[in-house]
Amino acid sequence: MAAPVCVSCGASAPSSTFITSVRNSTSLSSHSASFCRFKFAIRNGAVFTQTGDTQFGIPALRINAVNVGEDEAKSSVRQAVAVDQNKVSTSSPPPPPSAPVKQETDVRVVQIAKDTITLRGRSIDRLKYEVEYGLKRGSTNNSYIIQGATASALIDVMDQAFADAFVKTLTSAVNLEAIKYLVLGHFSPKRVESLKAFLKALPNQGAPIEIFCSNPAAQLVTKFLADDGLENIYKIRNVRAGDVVDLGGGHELKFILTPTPRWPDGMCTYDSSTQLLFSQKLFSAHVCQSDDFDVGGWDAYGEDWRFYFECMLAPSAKQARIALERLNIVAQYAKPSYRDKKGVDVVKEDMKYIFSTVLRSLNLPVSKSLLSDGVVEKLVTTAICPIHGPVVRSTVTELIREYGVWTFEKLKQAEEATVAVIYASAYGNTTALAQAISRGISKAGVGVDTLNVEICSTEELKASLQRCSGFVIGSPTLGGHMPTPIQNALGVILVDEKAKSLPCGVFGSFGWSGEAVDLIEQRLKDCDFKLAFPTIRCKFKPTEATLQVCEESGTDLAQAVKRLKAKRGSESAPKFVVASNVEQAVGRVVGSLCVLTARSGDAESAMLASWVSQASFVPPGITVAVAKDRAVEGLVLVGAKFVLNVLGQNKSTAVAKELLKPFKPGEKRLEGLETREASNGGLILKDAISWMECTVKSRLETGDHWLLYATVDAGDLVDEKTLTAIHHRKTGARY
Ligand SMILES: Cc1cc2nc3c(=O)[nH]c(=O)nc-3n(C[C@H](O)[C@H](O)[C@H](O)COP(=O)(O)O)c2cc1C
Repeated sequence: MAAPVCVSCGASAPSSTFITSVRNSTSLSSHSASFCRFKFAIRNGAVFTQTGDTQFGIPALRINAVNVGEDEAKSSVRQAVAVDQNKVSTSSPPPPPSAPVKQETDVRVVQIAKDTITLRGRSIDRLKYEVEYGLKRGSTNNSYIIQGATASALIDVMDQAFADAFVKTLTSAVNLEAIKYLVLGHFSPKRVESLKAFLKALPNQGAPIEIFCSNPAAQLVTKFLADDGLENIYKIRNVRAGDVVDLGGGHELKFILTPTPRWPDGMCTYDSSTQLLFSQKLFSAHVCQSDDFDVGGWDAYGEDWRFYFECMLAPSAKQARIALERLNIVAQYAKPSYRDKKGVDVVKEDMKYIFSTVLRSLNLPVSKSLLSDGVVEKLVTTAICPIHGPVVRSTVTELIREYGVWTFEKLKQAEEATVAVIYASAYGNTTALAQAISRGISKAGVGVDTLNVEICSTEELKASLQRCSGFVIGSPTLGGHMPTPIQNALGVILVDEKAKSLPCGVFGSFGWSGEAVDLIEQRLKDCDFKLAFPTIRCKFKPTEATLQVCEESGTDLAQAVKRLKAKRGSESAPKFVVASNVEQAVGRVVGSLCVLTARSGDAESAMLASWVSQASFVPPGITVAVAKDRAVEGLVLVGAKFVLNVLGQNKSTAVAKELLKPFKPGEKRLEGLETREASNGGLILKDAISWMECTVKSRLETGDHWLLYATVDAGDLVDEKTLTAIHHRKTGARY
């Protein structure tokens, strides 16, 4: 069967990205991807428009139904779209976007504990191109079903990429009649399709299904289900802290609200019977391996958890920390920490803890007097069940501990200096840009304060501006304008005298005219604000190259912030600092001068490297140290390919000079050098005396650098007469 084609933008796509089933309609061919604003029902040849968007107060577009044949119907829709777009903006409408790439996906069912199964939507390929998918290890989207004695609960519905298979698999795996509760720990427009399909698949039982979710999720559900005639099928229950629901058979679900600026609706669920924590985005990872559990432990998944945390939670470290404190989880077999206790008291605490754990696992009541300090309030967890990635069973203790360390480190960074990332986004494109900028800031060792202006108050914004040492502001263009919350935020920024002295930046996604970004930039310039990087304008969804520009811009801004701080600090410090004995000694460690080149999609970067060493005979392997704030860092994650070019003594100075020039974010670094493409996609320099095609196998965090271990998959010695250029240094405090 031919792929359906969107009547609005003309793009074809796999059926999973189209809404395919709507009450009473014979066919629906509207595009649900974020770049297409119009959704249409074609019902028996008549056309009904569904959307235009009411978010930010923009009125919905309505076209009257026309009783004509399907072809004619489609053509009248296209005309209406063109007319409307010209009304919204005077400039020409956008060309049709290219069709999304087809992904291999499936949904499988796995028993994870007594009465509890997970449905795992799996995508072996990278599902999306947002920064958090950078490790390219695929992705999973997990839903869970708990089957109690009197009722079953479904925890979360899947992303639209899995919508069809999700409901089909659910229907064959469980008795839908028993599902009395739906828990939505997170909800977004990308889950509307699955939610509707699930509600429609429910058998008519007289009583509506109860949806437990936070207030922000409840508002979204209400908005997106408004016109679907489903109101008798569900009933929303706004969860308050400490609410519980009893499924019978000991399965009592406790809800813990864990909002962050990125996911204001975040909510975790705990089942006291199985001691499973359904942790939503916390403890998630974008990875899809054949195992459903964390087989292989930290070695197999540590990098994935860390990377997801860095991309998604580090920019909201304050809220992530609060979430952890609210959850107050401890692994079932983890020892409590005794802080001030010593000797026999420690043994006593151990005994109490073991006894309490045994009682809990037998589901027997536990007396408070038997428990060590604070343990009674803790959620004892046998496994963590996140929305993305493996069910965590063997690494619970380590993962909880590392989350504690990571959030602590980020908060410490933020005490030194913070950049406020202020944005709004209707369809997630500006959010993706904000996320990439945040990663760039964070990897340069500066804290991020994320402010989604749709949910933060003016007071919070003002307080953040007082605290921060720099800021960025991002907006989509909707109806030729910036949305009202951004207008208000800009108003606050423009009258803030302190903000004027801070390095700042502007970014945003647009469709065809992009007035919002231009306006913000102009207003800031008019008021003498100091833009630290060229304004980022992104048409619809960002590509890898755009995300790279964002990340590098974030790093540039963070470095500007650090320079300013250092300048202020050094005004009182002595002018000449002599290298210490240690620094001079370390400086005598030398390495070959090389150029590392890496590419991913349309993103490309390179760096001069001299902290290079052979690390293995079989397979041939090398190590390279890459500074954490280096531009190329995001392109040499585990699994990435790169080329290491060794420079000879004859040409090293000229090549090094070329690479040590200042570069704008995303600027091609090898433009001035002659190169050819390697078979792994990297670039081989004509002036290299030897080159190696490498694959990153692991990364070790070493102070302010990442130490890459990479195997050498191919290579050649081009010039055997010229000796390798060696980098001699005066001090081990810099290159
Ligand atoms: C109702 C509506 C109105 C829009 N108006 C404009 C516009 O006037 N000019 C423009 O360049 N893009 C316009 N767009 C396109 C959005 O700016 C584009 O989809 C952008 O990627 C949205 O960013 P976001 O995902 O961060 O919300 C409009 C989109 C919608 C849905």
